[in-house]
Amino acid sequence: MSLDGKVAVVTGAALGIGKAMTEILLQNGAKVALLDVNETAGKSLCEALMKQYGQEKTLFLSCDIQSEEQTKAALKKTSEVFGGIDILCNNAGILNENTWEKTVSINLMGVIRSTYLALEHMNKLNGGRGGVIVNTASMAGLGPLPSCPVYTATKHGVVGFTRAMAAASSASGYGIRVNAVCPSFVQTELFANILDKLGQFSHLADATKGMVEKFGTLSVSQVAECLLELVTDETKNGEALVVTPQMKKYMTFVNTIQ
Ligand SMILES: NC(=O)C1=CN([C@@H]2O[C@H](COP(=O)(O)OP(=O)(O)OC[C@H]3O[C@@H](n4cnc5c(N)ncnc54)[C@H](O)[C@@H]3O)[C@@H](O)[C@H]2O)C=CC1
Ligand SMILES: CC/C=C\C[C@H](O)/C=C/C=C\C=C\C=C\C(=O)[C@@H](O)C/C=C\CCC(=O)O
Repeated sequence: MSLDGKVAVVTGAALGIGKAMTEILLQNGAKVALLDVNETAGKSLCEALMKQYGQEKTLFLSCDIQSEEQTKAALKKTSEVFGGIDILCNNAGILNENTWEKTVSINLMGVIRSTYLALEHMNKLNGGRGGVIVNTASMAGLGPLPSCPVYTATKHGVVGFTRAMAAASSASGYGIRVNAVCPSFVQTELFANILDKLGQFSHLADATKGMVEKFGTLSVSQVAECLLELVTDETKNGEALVVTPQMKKYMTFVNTIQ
């Protein structure tokens, strides 16, 4: 699928992985709406991108994906300004075992909310053009990160939601593919400030450091390359693309019912 003229929405676009996803989409010809709670970083990035890619290519919308009202309004605005939505990158996420309800609210409920609201614009059965949704999960969506049980639970939830939504979409004729990217550790703010966010599991910080030493760290652009693959390769639906500094591979799941 060519990205020329396609319209993308990236949540958590102001920093880190979302910023790199926004950049790769723009580089490949898409128009991108940047959604983020961080207005300062979001506006400043958007201004820089407008200078580089043109005023009409990008748009910043202040949006907390925990809010139905804000998310609905941001998607409506995107559709009005750019004329529809073809790509949704559900990327916004936090890691905080202290405020664990908020972690569930953003990482899992936020992904579900944004997906359902975006379907109203993308679903071919509602007059949309179809398209593709890519969820930023994590390797912690495939196996346990012991210092972060709630973060692990949310990312397993995102992988399960991705696979079930992909199957629901193809069985229903929505014309929308749904995939997930599952990176190991990535050099971002989320990763840098981890130690004071483990709460009652802070005694497991050394074990986490050991995992970081084992896996190494990815750059945000390595994750953005995976996004590009999942968006452009029309054979990919219901996939979880695992990426570490050493390898990139599609996860094989055992289907218990079929
Ligand atoms: N950094 C890492 O090691 C890894 C991160 N991930 C996932 O990648 C995604 C992006 O994380 P990073 O770029 O590392 O984090 P980051 O902290 O650098 O950036 C996250 C962005 O999301 C925004 N955000 C947070 N809550 C929001 C909300 N309620 N509504 C809208 N925007 C919100 C933040 O303002 C920020 O701009 C997350 O889902 C994270 O779980 C996955 C694997 C590894
Ligand atoms: C401290 C947390 C910082 C960032 C959070 C983030 O999302 C990073 C997670 C990074 C790694 C998690 C790794 C978990 C690995 C496992 O549980 C293993 O069981 C391997 C899982 C899948 C391997 C796929 C395969 O090679 O077949």
